[in-house]
Amino acid sequence: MLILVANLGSTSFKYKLLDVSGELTADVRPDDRVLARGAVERIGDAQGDGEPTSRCEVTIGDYHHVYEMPVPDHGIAVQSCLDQLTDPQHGCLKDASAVSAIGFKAVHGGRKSGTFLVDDDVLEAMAEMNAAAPAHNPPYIAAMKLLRDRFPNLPLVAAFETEFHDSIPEARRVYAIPPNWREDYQVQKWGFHGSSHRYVAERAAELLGRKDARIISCHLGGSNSLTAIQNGQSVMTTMGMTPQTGLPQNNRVGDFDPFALPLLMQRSGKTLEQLLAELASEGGIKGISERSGDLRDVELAAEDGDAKSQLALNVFVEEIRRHMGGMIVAMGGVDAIVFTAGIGENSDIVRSAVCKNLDSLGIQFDEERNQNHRGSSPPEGGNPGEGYLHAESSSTQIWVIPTNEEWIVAKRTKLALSH
Ligand SMILES: Nc1ncnc2c1ncn2[C@@H]1O[C@H](COP(=O)(O)OP(=O)(O)O)[C@@H](O)[C@H]1O
Ligand SMILES: CC(=O)OP(=O)(O)O
Ligand SMILES: [Mg+2]
Repeated sequence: MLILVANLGSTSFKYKLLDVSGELTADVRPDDRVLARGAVERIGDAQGDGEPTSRCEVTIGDYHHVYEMPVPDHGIAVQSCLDQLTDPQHGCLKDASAVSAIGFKAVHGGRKSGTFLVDDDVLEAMAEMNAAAPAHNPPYIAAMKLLRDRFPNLPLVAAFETEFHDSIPEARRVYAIPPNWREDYQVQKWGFHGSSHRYVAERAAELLGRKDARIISCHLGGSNSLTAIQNGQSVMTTMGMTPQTGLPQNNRVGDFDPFALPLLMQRSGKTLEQLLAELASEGGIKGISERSGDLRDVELAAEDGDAKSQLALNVFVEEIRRHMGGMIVAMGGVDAIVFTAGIGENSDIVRSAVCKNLDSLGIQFDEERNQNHRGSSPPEGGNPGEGYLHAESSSTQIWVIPTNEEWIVAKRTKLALSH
């Protein structure tokens, strides 16, 4: 059984074609089930001099190709993925009917939190949340409609990011808002990045050799969120009603006081819609650095002495540490801190700053391991890119675990098809 997983991130498009045949027991290695994979980076990113381009990568069996293209939108990226998979020379599919379903790492379904076959009601539920997830829902809806038109007989499945957080206790998901807002308008902390945090929960349990560990999963990428995990379940997360909240995001604001808005309207003469659009595209790391939402650009500029870029990095790290502290108290301790996604897997600068001076909490970071992590081989039985960064004497383990959202979405898609 083949499932194509489409992962439309705020800054990227990634896909994997996965074979999910048979029973997916714990000894199945997800990497052994990948038939093809591809990624397009820096979607919607118009930084730098000259014509902006995206770096693209595709691997189909032994065929590996890296190339550049003018920055596409998500629709063009999805089309090019299908063209690659069905290419007569390098492709691995005769046509799309060889695939049992396309699974989407869909973001905000509001009243639909779970995994569903995409029908008009699911598309409507997503559209209802467009204002809450402006960087995520519209491209997913467009891609789903495009694929539904092109392959009317192919099941499309939406695995919503909120589902993993359904286990968060009420006292950590209720806002202190006026009566009825929650019941009548579904205003509550939903939480996102569920596939990534669920993958981290599963993989960390394997690497730690125990299922009851208290874990803080740090998903730091285009969008950023931390999740506290206990007994494999989400018990607290930083994103709230929308994926704009919690930590500063690439170009979206993070936590912010809503009462600044009426003042901003009076002082700037802008409408609420204009201000919200700015908060969701000109804020976050991009807003503070006044340079870019891509941390690679910000780290380079900070290294060259750019004060605003250094401030963006400092705010980002302070916010991560503030939330981490809350999670450690909420769980009564932490057995493992895990870094994942584009920043978590690649930025030794952020990992080091986040873990600084925590020895008194039993969190001892090994800076040398951190510096040497890239290019080092994983511990025995580990996947590429995995490794630990804690000192041998640390009571809390610190890991880098490359996320595998596509594996979680593929498993959930298979389950949804069987119902
Ligand atoms: N080598 C690197 N060093 C620092 N940050 C990186 C590096 N590579 C990628 N990133 C960051 O990761 C982000 C992409 O993360 P990713 O999780 O792939 O994104 P998405 O949110 O689009 O799914 C980039 O925007 C950039 O900020
Ligand atoms: C919320 C979400 O899914 O974010 P991203 O893919 O941009 O990291
Ligand atoms: Mg992502």
